[in-house]
Amino acid sequence: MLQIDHVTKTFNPGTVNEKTALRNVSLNLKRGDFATIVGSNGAGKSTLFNAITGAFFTDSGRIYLDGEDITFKKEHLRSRDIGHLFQDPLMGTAPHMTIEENMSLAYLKASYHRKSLFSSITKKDKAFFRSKLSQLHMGLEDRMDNPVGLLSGGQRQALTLVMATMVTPKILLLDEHTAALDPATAEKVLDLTKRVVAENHLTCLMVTHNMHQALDVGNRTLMMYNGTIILDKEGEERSHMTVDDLLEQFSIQAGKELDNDRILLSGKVEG
Ligand SMILES: Nc1ncnc2c1ncn2[C@@H]1O[C@H](COP(=O)(O)OP(=O)(O)OP(=O)(O)O)[C@@H](O)[C@H]1O
Repeated sequence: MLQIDHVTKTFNPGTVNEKTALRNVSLNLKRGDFATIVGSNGAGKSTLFNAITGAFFTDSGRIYLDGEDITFKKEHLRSRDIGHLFQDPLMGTAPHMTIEENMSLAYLKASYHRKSLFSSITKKDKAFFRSKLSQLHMGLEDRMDNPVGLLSGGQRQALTLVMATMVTPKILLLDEHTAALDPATAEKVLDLTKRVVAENHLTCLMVTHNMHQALDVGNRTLMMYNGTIILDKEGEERSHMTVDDLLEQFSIQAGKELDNDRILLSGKVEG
């Protein structure tokens, strides 16, 4: 579903701030793969996502999504096929617009055949939004005329997840989307994520700082360091790995201990 071939990206080339954030990265995600990504600070995890979404064009290499070469496809055109959630619950929704208006915008953006006009949203569409919200069990289906700014962080991430997936994306990118939530809410949003991914057979990449999640969620674990993917495990091999194995693999491959503020702050092995 996603094929990344030898992609390299250097920021500020030829200056003192030159930084190669992706070095000859290759990755092949099969349809329905749900891969977690862990890595050190500045390893290139967010840059990899930005290369996929088209926030910039890469310096070399090719990117294919569902067989289409999107290497030089503009960001706004790619966004129809790509769901993207961030750590900050404030991103991805417009606070002064209502839940229904936010969902309408997301729906129109993702529906190729529709004109981008609010007036084209039908009663049937609104009933569809309501049914999607009711699946969250947060009571949001009864608050569709509330501004999104009134929602809690967890409700907002759940809404963003629904908006990103109500028209099935070709790939869902989750960039530490539960990291800013309190532990109980984070768990709820993660459970919801697993359910949405499974029910819609989504192909998904999820950055996490939680080493347990990196091994338990999805079917594949990737580890990044210094702009490269240094570990890629799935199947039997992955199912037998422990957090200690993962940390050991990092130090073997990277030649140093894993340094990630959020992993360290969370005590490395939070459950
Ligand atoms: N737009 C940019 N301009 C210049 N440098 C950038 C830009 N985006 C990222 N970088 C640099 O590229 C490197 C990789 O950054 P990236 O944000 O992808 O890392 P990350 O793995 O997501 O890290 P973290 O876990 O700390 O968020 C870093 O050194 C970062 O400072």
